[in-house]
Amino acid sequence: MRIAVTGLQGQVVASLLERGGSRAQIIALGRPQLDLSDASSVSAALETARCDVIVNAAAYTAVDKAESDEDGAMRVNAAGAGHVARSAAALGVPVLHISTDYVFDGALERPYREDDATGPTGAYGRSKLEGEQRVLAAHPDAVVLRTAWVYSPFGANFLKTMLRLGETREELGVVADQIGNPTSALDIADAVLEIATRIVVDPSPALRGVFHMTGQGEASWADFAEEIFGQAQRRGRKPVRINRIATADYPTPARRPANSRLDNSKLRQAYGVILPQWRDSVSDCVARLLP
Ligand SMILES: NC(=O)C1=CN([C@@H]2O[C@H](COP(=O)(O)OP(=O)(O)OC[C@H]3O[C@@H](n4cnc5c(N)ncnc54)[C@H](OP(=O)(O)O)[C@@H]3O)[C@@H](O)[C@H]2O)C=CC1
Ligand SMILES: Cc1cn([C@H]2C[C@H](O)[C@@H](COP(=O)(O)OP(=O)(O)O[C@H]3O[C@@H](C)C(=O)[C@@H](O)[C@H]3O)O2)c(=O)[nH]c1=O
Ligand SMILES: [Mg+2]
Repeated sequence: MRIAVTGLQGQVVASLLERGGSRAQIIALGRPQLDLSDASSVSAALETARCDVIVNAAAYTAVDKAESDEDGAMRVNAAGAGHVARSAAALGVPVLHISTDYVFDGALERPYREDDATGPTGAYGRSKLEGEQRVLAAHPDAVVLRTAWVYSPFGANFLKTMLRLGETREELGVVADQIGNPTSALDIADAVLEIATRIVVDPSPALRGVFHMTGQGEASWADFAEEIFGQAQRRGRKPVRINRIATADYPTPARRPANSRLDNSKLRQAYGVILPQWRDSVSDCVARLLP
């Protein structure tokens, strides 16, 4: 199976390149050859790739920067996603599009299901929601996978930020009143390979549409940080104390959802896919970064 993926250095594309193995040949397509904000570059690159499935894993992911550059985020996350889906439809190839927990406002008291009302609190979330809608409108053979709090040995992410800050700090303030599901990009890659394998042979409508896909178990950002530093200490790093602070004490340009936990039942029922427990995958990632 040939899988074309948007982006070159992103966490999910790097993970797919690592995990493709013998199951799939991964063709990563990024700038300048494929620029999501340029429709003709998207269609030309995807046509040349001659693939069986397209994964849209590239995005404008700078959540705070998007607040002052909503047009930029929209060009990539909304218009760009639409270009990918239209090209996939024209080529007759299914598309797998990655989206986010930040499409929700976070006011619900339980994990979000796929049909719960969306209501993004920031520009990034608005652009990603618009992207989902454009993908689903452009192509009936589409799977939208909402994931969250992605980390990996690759690129920039919260886990790597914590390890970097921990090199020079004895304590850190981390918000304890935002809860969600830390998710390993390598686990996302394994699941994407499984889902891609299924959709190329099985046209059932039950396998299309929106699905929530995150690491199992929940955490606040402070819990996540404590787990990272606990694992790091077991690998010889000096301890770092986490001060559990409130969102109000960590001001940022973008407002983030207080609850962004995602209920993964639909994915489990349709595909039989379940991601590992988040603490187990954090351990794998820390072990790679601190061998
Ligand atoms: N990171 C997270 O915590 C979460 C991410 N997601 C979603 O998961 C997906 C993957 O995220 P992740 O791997 O973490 O992303 P990263 O931030 O690690 O990487 C983003 C990728 O997008 C590429 N990119 C950005 N703009 C363009 C453009 N105009 N044209 C082509 N490529 C572009 C980058 O290219 P280059 O390599 O050239 O820099 C890079 O490869 C995204 O859809 C994201 O919205 C969902 C929930 C959480
Ligand atoms: C670095 C740091 C962050 N924080 C807080 C800020 C924020 O509320 C939370 C996480 O910070 P980040 O900047 O990593 O989070 P953020 O960039 O908002 O992460 C999001 O990225 C996008 C792409 C998504 O799709 C989301 O699922 C989510 O992963 O931790 C602290 O409290 N202390 C700190 O020292
Ligand atoms: Mg960030």
